[in-house]
Amino acid sequence: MQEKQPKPPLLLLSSQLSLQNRGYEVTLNSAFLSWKEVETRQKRTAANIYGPLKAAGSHYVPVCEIISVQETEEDCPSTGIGKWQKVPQSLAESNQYAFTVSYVERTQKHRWRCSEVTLHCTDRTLCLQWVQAIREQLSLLTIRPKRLLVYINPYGGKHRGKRIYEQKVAPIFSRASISTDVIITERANHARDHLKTEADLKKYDGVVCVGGDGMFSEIIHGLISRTQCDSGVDQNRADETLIPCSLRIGIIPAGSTDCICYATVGSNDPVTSALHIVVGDSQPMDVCSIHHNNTFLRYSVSLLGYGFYGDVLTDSERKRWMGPARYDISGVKTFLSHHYYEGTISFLPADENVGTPRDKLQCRSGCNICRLPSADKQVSKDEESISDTEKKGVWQVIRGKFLAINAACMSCACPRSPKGLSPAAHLANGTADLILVRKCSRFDFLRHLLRHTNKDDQFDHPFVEVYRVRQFRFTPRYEETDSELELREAEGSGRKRFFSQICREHPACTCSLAHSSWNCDGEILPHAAIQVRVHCQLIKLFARGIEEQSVFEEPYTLSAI
Ligand SMILES: CCCCCCCCCCCCC/C=C/[C@@H](O)[C@H](COP(=O)(O)O)NC(=O)CCCCC
Ligand SMILES: Nc1ncnc2c1ncn2[C@@H]1O[C@H](COP(=O)(O)OP(=O)(O)O)[C@@H](O)[C@H]1O
Ligand SMILES: [Ca+2]
Repeated sequence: MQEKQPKPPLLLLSSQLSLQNRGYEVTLNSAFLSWKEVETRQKRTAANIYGPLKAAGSHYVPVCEIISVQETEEDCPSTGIGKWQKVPQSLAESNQYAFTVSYVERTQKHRWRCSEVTLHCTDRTLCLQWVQAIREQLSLLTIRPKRLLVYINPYGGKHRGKRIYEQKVAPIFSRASISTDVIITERANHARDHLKTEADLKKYDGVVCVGGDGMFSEIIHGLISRTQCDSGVDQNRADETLIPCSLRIGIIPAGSTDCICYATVGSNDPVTSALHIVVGDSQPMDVCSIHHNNTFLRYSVSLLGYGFYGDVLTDSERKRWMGPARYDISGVKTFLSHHYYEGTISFLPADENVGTPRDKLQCRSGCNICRLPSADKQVSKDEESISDTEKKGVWQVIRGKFLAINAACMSCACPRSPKGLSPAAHLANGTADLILVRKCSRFDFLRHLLRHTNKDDQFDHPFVEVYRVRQFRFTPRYEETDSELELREAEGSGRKRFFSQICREHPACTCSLAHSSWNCDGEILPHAAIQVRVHCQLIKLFARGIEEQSVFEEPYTLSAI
């Protein structure tokens, strides 16, 4: 059978225009805007005199990465007085009509910038023809948002949310003709409550939050609860199939960790995030629901951590005045206290077709694993495609003493840990990575923590286990029922003996047993015993996942087009 060839892009307009007093062949087709310098015969050097006329300095901008186009009012310096003034009408004949195209340019480290090119024409009709043709192409991009509801947390991170929005983001939205309603929050949970009960969501194409992971968490709680409420779904039932939210969420990073932004875009740069919103990117994301005895507690998308990360958070909340540095101080303090926690974890492992936590391949833009039918949309659908083993519900149970129990629904990459807590975790495969750090010496735990900051494998330690799961439960030992405790005493498994032996025999291990709480995306959970379930692709972000490095390192070439 013959393979279908993709249709070549449709040529829409082509003219010779000028850019910085040089002639350029400018072309617009349905996929790209391009401009190539036209080399004149006079410019030919002895080296290429017998060769074909070559176009030097070619530039290609995908139409989907054009931000806006505007007719440009040309100014030029007036002679003598050193001031700038409007070009007189008499000069209009000589290339003084111009239009400016703003577009996305990729720079280092996954950052995007807004770049501009101003092209000059000899007559106004041609200039307007160009502006209209480009605008028409932009109007076909219906995935782009036109109206956004923006919430700013003025106290997140270094208290710079309002300034970041006004100086870096609002001008980009206005250039892209996006209208906004902006709410500066006045208290914690203001945004959540407004979204849940008051906001007229039909008016908007998306919601934007300016702040950190805590602020994002408010937004998803508001949106998910509203969606379930509107559809009559009871969030308190842990086995409910949740309804996905239709509005996309944009994150302008202005918090302390900003891991959700970093792990979905590749940087914590407000301009980059604003541009991903403008071009209308869409990235589905898994969400964990957390219940206690059939009572809904919270949702989580990044880190759900008991023990070490729970204690870091509890301590850091008392140091909020320090800003993002609070996590470093509390991190060191918690590390030195070296507490361990006893309990039982049971989990439902995921099939290997959704990858494993030890994979070398990471979740990137257009990830094949997240596109698999098994990771498809909502829980109802993924139940259809979950394998027999998973359907049969072969739960595994692990009892023990742990320094940390972490569940990562995504990599949790952030500036502190550029590859994240679980580097191979996926944004939208319907699973979370459950990381168990058993009781070990301070020195070993430090080695494990430091590996989050370099290229070494943080799971390659005998006291660390990692599982890809769809659901899990945790019960701290002090909440276990008598029958559970009896079972535990009776067991005395080889593994258990092995690990308690490590601690008895390790002179450096001076752990002390303690109670902890869960760190849920930076918020403290009041319960230690919890049930967690991953809901595949419950929300969507204005993001595209982290782009492969080559996409922004290699410029577009003619053959690629
Ligand atoms: C002694 C060397 C220690 C090196 C440890 C490095 C490990 C860093 C892993 C970071 C994982 C971060 C997961 C993200 C969690 C956020 O959701 C949460 C809230 O963020 P925000 O609202 O923006 O403040 N942040 C944290 O819980 C901070 C954890 C920091 C631990 C040091
Ligand atoms: N106006 C406000 N006053 C006080 N707290 C707020 C306000 N708006 C939001 N919050 C809360 O601030 C906390 C931290 O917000 P976040 O933006 O994540 O900053 P950070 O990353 O520094 O923790 C969240 O729990 C959020 O609910
Ligand atoms: Ca996931």
